[in-house]
Amino acid sequence: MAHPSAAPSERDGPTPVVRVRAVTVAFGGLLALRGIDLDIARGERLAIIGPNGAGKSTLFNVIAGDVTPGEGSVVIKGVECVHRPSRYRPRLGVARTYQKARALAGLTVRENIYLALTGHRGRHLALWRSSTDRRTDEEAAEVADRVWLSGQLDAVAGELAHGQQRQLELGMAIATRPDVMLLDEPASGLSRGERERLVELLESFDEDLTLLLIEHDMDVAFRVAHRVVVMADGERVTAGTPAQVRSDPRVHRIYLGTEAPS
Ligand SMILES: Nc1ncnc2c1ncn2[C@@H]1O[C@H](COP(=O)(O)OP(=O)(O)OP(=O)(O)O)[C@@H](O)[C@H]1O
Repeated sequence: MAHPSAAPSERDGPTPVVRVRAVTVAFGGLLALRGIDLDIARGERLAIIGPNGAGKSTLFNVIAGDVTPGEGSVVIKGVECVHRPSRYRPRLGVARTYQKARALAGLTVRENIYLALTGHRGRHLALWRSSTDRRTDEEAAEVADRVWLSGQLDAVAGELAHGQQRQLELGMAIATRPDVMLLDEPASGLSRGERERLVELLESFDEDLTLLLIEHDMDVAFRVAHRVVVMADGERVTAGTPAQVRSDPRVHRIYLGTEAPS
């Protein structure tokens, strides 16, 4: 049965790919999340926004398995994951990116994608290096193509422009063939042009791929998302389409004195 505090759109419709119910997280005496509910539908692009300290990262980390809540439930594809660590998530087709680049700076784009591919299959990079695996080589090229890095396959990751490093990060997540991608502030630190490219890249991903992002850049969040969830003080304040959220007076009040959605 649906949780009574679930939003109307979350009581009906098909089974969500991610279902969060009544999640509470306390850090010492501080309640970072106060009984949060959230459903994410297959193929949905969902952005979580809110002022500093709202609990966005904590909720994201609960879904990613990096924070275990004191109470509540996180069901991914029908599997209760609340006490399963983050390393279990890839088995369920969940990949995440980090704000700080995780690619190995001294390796090439091709090698980093290989690492993601081989790591996903439980193989070792050294094994690949000692053998010619044409299939994996082709796959790495396909992944690079998916994130618009075909021309940079032999470039050293640490020497890529910031935006390209973010593309590589996305590629390394895509390499695991996820159904759900959790994006932790994908636009942070990017120039205006790079943010534009990022939005276009995210929009180019397969329709079936579910995206959850937390993002400070309103423009990016509102353009990528089908639905926006607004949080404040560990609670969900409202949710709706970007247009609904943009015109919601509660959202303006929350951001008053900080950053008004533009
Ligand atoms: N590991 C931690 N230990 C103690 N307090 C924490 C920890 N992580 C988060 N908090 C606190 O929990 C609250 C929610 O933090 P969280 O990072 O989830 O918010 P946020 O909405 O992501 O904020 P920001 O936009 O600034 O990243 C904040 O008051 C924060 O200081």
